[in-house]
Amino acid sequence: MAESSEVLNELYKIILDRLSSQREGSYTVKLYQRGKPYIAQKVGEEASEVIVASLAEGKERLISEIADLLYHLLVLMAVNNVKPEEVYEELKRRMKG
Ligand SMILES: N=c1c2ncn([C@@H]3O[C@H](COP(=O)(O)OP(=O)(O)OP(=O)(O)O)[C@@H](O)[C@H]3O)c2ncn1[C@@H]1O[C@H](COP(=O)(O)O)[C@@H](O)[C@H]1O
Repeated sequence: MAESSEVLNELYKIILDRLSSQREGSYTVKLYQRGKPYIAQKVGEEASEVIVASLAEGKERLISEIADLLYHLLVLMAVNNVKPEEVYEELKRRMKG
């Protein structure tokens, strides 16, 4: 099992693996088959669910919605060939000590 700090990288690798193997029954593959506009729409929906949970639902629900959003965001990154390291680099570049 990945260290906490490595979870997003690990999940991204699993997503890439699902996309290259086209594994049957994979939700990631189902998203991919529906196309980029659908994946982008899902990210929007999941972000809305995070907003609602943060304002009107408990912490447990909020954590679950954030996890859904992060997963869909990683799928969106994968289909657009954006690697987590590239996002980390951008965040580091902006980071003020
Ligand atoms: N982390 C996730 C993850 N988070 C959320 N989801 C799925 O995202 C969907 C969100 O629910 P929604 O109600 O919005 O969508 P839905 O009604 O199920 O489906 P839609 O038809 O609306 O797209 C659920 O089906 C969840 O199972 C995820 N599906 C997969 N993963 C991980 O991704 C990896 C690859 O999974 P597979 O591609 O399924 O093998 C594995 O490590 C999984 O654990």
